[in-house]
Amino acid sequence: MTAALTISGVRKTYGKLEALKGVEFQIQRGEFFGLLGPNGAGKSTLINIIAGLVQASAGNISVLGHDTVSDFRTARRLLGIVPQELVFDPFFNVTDMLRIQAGYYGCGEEVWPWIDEMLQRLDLWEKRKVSMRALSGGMKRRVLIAQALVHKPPVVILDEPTAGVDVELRRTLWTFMRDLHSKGTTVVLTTHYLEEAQEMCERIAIIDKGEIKALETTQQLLARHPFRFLRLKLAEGAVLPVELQPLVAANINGSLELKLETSKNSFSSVFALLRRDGVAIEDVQTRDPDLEDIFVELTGRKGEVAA
Ligand SMILES: Nc1ncnc2c1ncn2[C@@H]1O[C@H](COP(=O)(O)OP(=O)(O)OP(=O)(O)O)[C@@H](O)[C@H]1O
Repeated sequence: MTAALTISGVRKTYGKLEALKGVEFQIQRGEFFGLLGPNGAGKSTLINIIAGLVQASAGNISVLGHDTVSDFRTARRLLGIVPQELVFDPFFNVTDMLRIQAGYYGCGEEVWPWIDEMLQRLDLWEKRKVSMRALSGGMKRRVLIAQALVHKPPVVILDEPTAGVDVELRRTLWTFMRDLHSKGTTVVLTTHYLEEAQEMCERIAIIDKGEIKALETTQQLLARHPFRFLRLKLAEGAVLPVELQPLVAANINGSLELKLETSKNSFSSVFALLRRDGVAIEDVQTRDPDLEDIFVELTGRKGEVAA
């Protein structure tokens, strides 16, 4: 079966800077896929090339088998892209703007019920007759999401859709996206919020400095991390055994977080050392690695954790 997106040897140079260094992967139909990377990794450049807004220096991309350059119109019609920045025409009201947008894709009255459904699902119904310039930033963002989906595209790309948006919109958006995904839509998400990617995405690519550093299922990505974490709150005045001191990765509100290599440091060996030195402990917690740990390991940079 043709992949939803096929990215083959895509390079992009800006002068001497190689923003993308031969990126190559496929996203299968019906996947919920995450594209993660620190600032400047090349995510927006890749999305802009997919959208036909930026020309690749080499390589090609196809959407459900349609090349984004030689078959631009078909490829673009199959895509719904929710951009980062708010771009809209201030003179129309919400409904008119969505109907006009549908017209750009050659859709007419047959999609009006879908527009009404989106207005309701995205909590825009009360605002449907309000002009775009009178909407708050959060409301404009909701319209932008509806605008990208107005032609019912089978492949949806969300470029940092929840950066700076309130918790309520984030929830509304994810419920809506989960529902579209359950009906067969392919969803590609770029985000800085690693918790969000961990929760939503089935497969994740981590991109850094224009290269794909990892591409696996979310479960594989989490499982291959060779560490576990043990958080110890020592009693006042207690001192960690000298052998354990190099394992301290963080001090979180007075608790020491030890990073244990699964193959080397068992929990029982740690507790044997604590017993040996008679270290009094007030509290113990363990934690499996999350996407944040993997991300830091692969890129050496921190992402953000969703509120
Ligand atoms: N028009 C441009 N001219 C020159 N350099 C550019 C241009 N657009 C992007 N770059 C550079 O290309 C690299 C990749 O940028 P890009 O915006 O794709 O990263 P990103 O992963 O989307 O980052 P962010 O998460 O901050 O949006 C960066 O070093 C950036 O400075």
